[in-house]
Amino acid sequence: MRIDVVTVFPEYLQPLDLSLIGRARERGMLDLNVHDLRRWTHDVHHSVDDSPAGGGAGMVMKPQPWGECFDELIPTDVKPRLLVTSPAGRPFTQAMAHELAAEPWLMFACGRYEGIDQRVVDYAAERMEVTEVSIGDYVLFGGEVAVLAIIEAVTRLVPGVLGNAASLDDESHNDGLLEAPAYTRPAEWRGHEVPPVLLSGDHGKVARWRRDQALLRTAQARPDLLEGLDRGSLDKRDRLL
Ligand SMILES: COc1cccc(Cn2ccc3ccc(-c4cc(N)[nH]n4)cc32)c1
Repeated sequence: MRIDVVTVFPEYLQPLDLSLIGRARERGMLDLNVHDLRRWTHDVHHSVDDSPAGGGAGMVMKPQPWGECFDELIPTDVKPRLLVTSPAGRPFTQAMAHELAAEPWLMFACGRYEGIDQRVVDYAAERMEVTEVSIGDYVLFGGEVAVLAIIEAVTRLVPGVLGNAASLDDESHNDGLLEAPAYTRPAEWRGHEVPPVLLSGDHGKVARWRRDQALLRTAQARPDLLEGLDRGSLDKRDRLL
C-alpha cells in the first residue's frame, strides 16, 4: 500500500516513523511519504493561506499550492483515493478503515487554519475519488492528528503490518461490539483479582465470559452499536442477556 500525506507540519507525522508502522515501512510493506505543502509555494514567505472570501475570522488555505502538489504527485493514469479530514466529514469508523485498507494508494490532505479552499476538493473530485472524513464531533487545529489516527487504524489492517494476526480477530468493533476487558499477571494486584474464569483453562467458558462482557460493555457504553447489530450474529445465549 502506498500512502502520501501532504501537510504544512511534516514533523507532526514523525510518529509514523515509529513502532509497527515504522517497521512496516522499513520492510517495504508500506510506501509512506510525507510532503511539505510549502514545496509548492513560490513567494519568499512560502505562504499557503489567504483571507476568507466574504470576510470572517481566520484564514483559508489557498488553492494554488494544492493544485501544483497534485500536478507533481498524481500522474494522469493512476489516481489515489484522496482523504481530506474535516469536522464536516463522513464519520470515520472501523468499517471505513477496512474500506480504505483495500485501496492500493491513499493520499491525505491535511488542512490548517479554517480549512482548505473548497475548489481544491471540487477540482480533485473531477479527477479521483475524494472523501472528506471526520474522526469525531470536535474541532482540532488541523488535519494532522486526524490523519495519524486514520493511518493507524487503516495500516494495522494491512496484512503483515500487525505481527500477531489473531489480534485482529476479536478486537473492538470488529464484530460490532466493544472489546471485553483485558487482564494479565499477577492474579491479584492491590486487592483486585483477575476474574477466576480467565485462570480456569476452560477455553469455552473464557470465550463465553468475554462475549458476555463485550455485550454488557457495549450495552452500557454504546447502546447505539447494539441497534445496528445484525440480530443473526447474536446466538441464543446472547439474547438471554
Ligand atoms: C473545516 O472547518 C474548520 C472550522 C474551524 C477550525 C478548523 C480547523 N481545521 C483546519 C483543517 C482541519 C482538518 C480537520 C479538522 C478536524 C477533524 C475533526 N474530526 N475535527 N477537526 C479540523 C481542521 C476547521
